[in-house]
Amino acid sequence: MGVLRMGLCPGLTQEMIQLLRGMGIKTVVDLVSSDLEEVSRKCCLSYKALVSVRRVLLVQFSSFPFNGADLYEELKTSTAILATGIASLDKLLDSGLYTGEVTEITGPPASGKTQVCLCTAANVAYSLGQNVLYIDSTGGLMASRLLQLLQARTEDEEEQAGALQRIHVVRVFDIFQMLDALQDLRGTISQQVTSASGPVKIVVVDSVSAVVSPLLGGQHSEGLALMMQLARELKTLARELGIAVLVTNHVTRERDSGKLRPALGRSWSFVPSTRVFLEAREGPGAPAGCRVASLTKSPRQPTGIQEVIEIGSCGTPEQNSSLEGSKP
Ligand SMILES: Nc1ncnc2c1ncn2[C@@H]1O[C@H](COP(=O)(O)OP(=O)(O)OP(=O)(O)O)[C@@H](O)[C@H]1O
Repeated sequence: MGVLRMGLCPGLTQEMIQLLRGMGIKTVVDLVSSDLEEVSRKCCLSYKALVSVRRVLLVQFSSFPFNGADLYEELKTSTAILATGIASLDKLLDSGLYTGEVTEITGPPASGKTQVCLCTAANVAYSLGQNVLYIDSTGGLMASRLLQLLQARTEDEEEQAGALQRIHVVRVFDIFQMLDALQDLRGTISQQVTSASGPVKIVVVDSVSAVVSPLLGGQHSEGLALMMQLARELKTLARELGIAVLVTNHVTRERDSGKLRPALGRSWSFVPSTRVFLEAREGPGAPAGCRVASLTKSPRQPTGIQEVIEIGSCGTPEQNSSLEGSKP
């Protein structure tokens, strides 16, 4: 995004572009971060003209696009979709997890939330070669299971080790440690300090409810404030730093109807843009590892659609079946 070209902004002439290129300034980012006095001197360009071009570019490329076309262009160029590696779940999610968004997996105990997180981490680290930050607050992350998931993808031990190294695990025991881990990541990325293996592309948080729910009792207002701080942190990582965020949440039973609904209430419900509800497949003869995934919130797909996912199969695509087009 942002290669300097004619028509990009008033005052940016072809001659100016050529001279800037000669100095290695090829993109908007190069120009706005360069020393304009030096550029003006070396390229024999008017300092005033350079400053005015930079001012216009800063407005155009700020985080507040000024019209729908810019917004769409920005989305197209900055969004990446990270496949979870579970074919039927990816189908439900319209190809996978979107960077810039928070996706939530919810469901009762043993519904497979952790398995989905592990499978996603394995797939992003191995198949997509991207870095993963995995924040575990439940103790559910088992290194042996991760290895098993990687072994299902490659027999090469070096590739397995490489993928394992791309999964950075942080174990946390309360919301403060979780916030610390997220703020550390934000600090690292905004200072443009990246590890040798590249930036983190996905943050997995298993689970948010494990650290938030205990706070939503007596000291209600403090708990709520901390939950919203966590929400802000996750959304900032997603939107401003272009990361895909995957969180898990447990369920509570509605008092009147007895129906299961995601925990953490209405305030939290605005945080994830996509929500998937997992539950065991009912009925005689239903395989033990089969789960029904239902889309309960989505900015792209109709809610209510369902897919069957096989959580015991290591998420290898061919082992997942589908409930195409089915509705609850
Ligand atoms: N190594 C494994 N291989 C295959 N399936 C497994 C394995 N480990 C767990 N499972 C399956 O996953 C189920 C538990 O899933 P998981 O731990 O992901 O649930 P969860 O929704 O995260 O539960 P909780 O809310 O209690 O943390 C088990 O009942 C089992 O069917």
